[in-house]
Order: sequence, then C-alpha cells, then structure tokens
Amino acid sequence: MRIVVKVGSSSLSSTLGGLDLSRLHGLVDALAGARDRGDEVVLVSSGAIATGLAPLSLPTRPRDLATQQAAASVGQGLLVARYTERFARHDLVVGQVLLTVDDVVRRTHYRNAYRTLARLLDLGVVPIVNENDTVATSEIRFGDNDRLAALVAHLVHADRLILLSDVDGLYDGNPSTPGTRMLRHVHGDADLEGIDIGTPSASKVGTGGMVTKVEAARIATGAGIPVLLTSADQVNTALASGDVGTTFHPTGPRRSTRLLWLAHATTGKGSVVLDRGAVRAIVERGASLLPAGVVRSEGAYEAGDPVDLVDEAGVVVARGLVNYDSAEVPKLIGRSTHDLAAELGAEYERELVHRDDMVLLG
Ligand SMILES: Nc1ncnc2c1ncn2[C@@H]1O[C@H](COP(=O)(O)OP(=O)(O)O)[C@@H](O)[C@H]1O
Ligand SMILES: N[C@@H](CCC(=O)OP(=O)(O)O)C(=O)O
Repeated sequence: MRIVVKVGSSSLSSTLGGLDLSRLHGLVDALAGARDRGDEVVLVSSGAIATGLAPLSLPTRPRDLATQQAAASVGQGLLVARYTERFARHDLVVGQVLLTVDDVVRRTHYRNAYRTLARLLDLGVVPIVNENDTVATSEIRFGDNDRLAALVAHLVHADRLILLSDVDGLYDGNPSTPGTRMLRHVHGDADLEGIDIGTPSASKVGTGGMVTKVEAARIATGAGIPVLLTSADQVNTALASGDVGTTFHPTGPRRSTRLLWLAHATTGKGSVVLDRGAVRAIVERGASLLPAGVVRSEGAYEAGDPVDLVDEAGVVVARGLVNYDSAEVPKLIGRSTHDLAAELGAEYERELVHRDDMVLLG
C-alpha cells in the first residue's frame, strides 16, 4: 500500500505552543511501523509556522503573510531536523519536499514533482511534504495542507489518504457541543447534508478547520482514493486496520488528470464571459474555448493562470488555464483565430483555453 499521511499543526503543537516532541515521536514511530509492514509512506506535515513561533518570541500565529513566512522559514528547518532525528532511529532517511500550488498544476512542474516523489519512494526515503510557505504569496497559496495532501495523494497514485487532526473524526456539528455524534462512514455529498463543519479551528495554530478537510476528502475520493480522518493519537490503528475515525469512501473512478486541483482547490484569478454558443461547445462537445466565443474578460491574470469560464447569467461553467494575459484579451474578443493569425501573427492562432487545460464544473 502507498499511504499519504497528513498531520495538522494542531496535532504537532503543545498546549503551550511550540512543537510537541512526544506527538512527533509517536507519529514517526507509527509510520516506521507501517514501513516495517511493507507499506510506502509519504508524510505531509504542517507545523512550520507553529514551530517557528517560539524561536521568534511570537506568542500566537501572526496574521500578516510576511511574518507567517518568516516563522515558516525558521520553523521548517527545525521541524525537518526533528523528523530526521527520529526517523534515523528506525534507520529511515527522510527527504524534504516543499511544493507550491504551481507544482501541482502546471504541466511541467507537475511531472517534475511526480518524478521526484516517485524516485524518493524507489530509494526507500520517506518524503516529508509541506507547502513552500516562504515563497507562496496569498493568491497562490493553499494556506492549509489538507487540499495539498489530497493532491499529493493523487500525484503519487496513493492507495489511501489519512488526515490526522486534533479531533477524532467528522462530527455532525461542532464537536465541543454536547450531543454531537461522529460519522463513521461518508459515501458522498448526500451524507454531508445538514452537517455543520463551519466552526473555525479551535486550536490557535491550525487553519481551515473541517471545511478544508471535507474539501480534501472530496478531491481524493472523487479521484478514487479512500480517506480516513482521525486524531494523531489514533495513528497506529489508522495505519494498521483503518477501523477508527471517519472513512470517506471513493465516489469516483481513479483519475489521472492533473487538473483535479483546478476543479476543487481554487477560484480563478479572473474570468471570461462566454456567449451561448461557446458554453454549448465547451459543455456539450468538450471543445476548446476560442476568442470568438468570448463576450468580455474580467480581472487581471497572466498566461498560465486559472480563470473561471462564466456564462452570461454569471454561472461558472468551467475553469481552465488561460493562454493569454488579460491585457491582450480585449483585442481578441469575438474574433476568429484565422483573422487574428492573419493580422497579428501565427502565435495568435492558439485557443484562449485549450480543452486539455479545462475542467467542467457543475
Ligand atoms: N463537524 C466538525 N467535526 C469535527 N471537527 C470540527 C467540525 N467543525 C469544526 N471542527 C473543528 O475543526 C478542528 C480541526 O481543524 P484544524 O485545527 O484546522 O486542524 P489541523 O491543524 O489538524 O489541520 C477541530 O479541532 C474542530 O474544532
Ligand atoms: N504550511 C503551513 C501549514 C498551515 C496550517 O496550519 O495547516 P493545517 O494545520 O494543516 O491546517 C505550516 O507548515 O505551518
């Protein structure tokens, strides 16, 4: 089995703040146990920012991005040092992999990230993945590691994704409210109706709360990967039998699309509004979007960015990676690629969004 295990900041931090070494050791020992049983493991670990707080004398998680990035820069090294030491006791070598959103979206980066992770696993290394917080800016940031973990699980063709948090499963409401119950199995969105997942994280260091975990579960299960959500204290049972916490069962077939992220994990940088013919061509025929079918462009984006493709009523029908900068689009709107190529040159013959770089929504 190839298992991706994601551990949240709240599970790695002590109540006083700072890294909880006994938790980290427990996690590493459990992962080493899985390796002994013949499983391959990839660890997606949060905690860089939380670990960087104490050395910088910061009492709580900073709000501004630059200080968060500084804390992550200080904390990431310390965090990986602790993992390296503990895994070494089990004769296991770790490799740090820091990813940005681009790495799991852009075709060339995606292939590169896959190759590196696959090679690390071939070499028997335990990859430890985190977001590259120090360079990610607010627009191109996951912010939480739940969705990153789902995309990594997809990237490495994992058999299972385990999300470890400070709560032992998904509850039908805020777990600190008496009378709420844990769901043992989720088979799809219908099972989530009426479930309150909106309470923000109770911990001072975690981000995202349950919303990003449910979203991560949707991404992974939609790509055929089962997800187990439980607390870090239950990691041994989670790895050994899986009979604990909440299991999200696969809802879709295994998919190899690198565009999974586009559908689930971002909003477009800008949008282009499509006329009815273009909407039909995209939705019904799976066509590429040509400038001729565009009515207007909104927002500022660069070639390669994700944009929403919207119908004239404002409904987002698809999302795709655009081939032009927003500054160029007005002069292309409504015109045929043939005319554009004749007037502006052959490079203007390309689609606005190629169908291979597009996912339909809804
Ligand atoms: N329906 C729910 N079921 C379980 N936990 C919930 C729910 N709604 C909100 N939460 C909160 O989500 C928290 C976990 O999110 P977070 O602290 O971001 O975790 P992590 O740091 O592990 O990523 C829980 O401690 C809990 O307070
Ligand atoms: N990349 C950040 C993770 C942000 C975060 O708090 O994520 P999580 O605890 O998984 O909700 C870090 O290492 O601090």
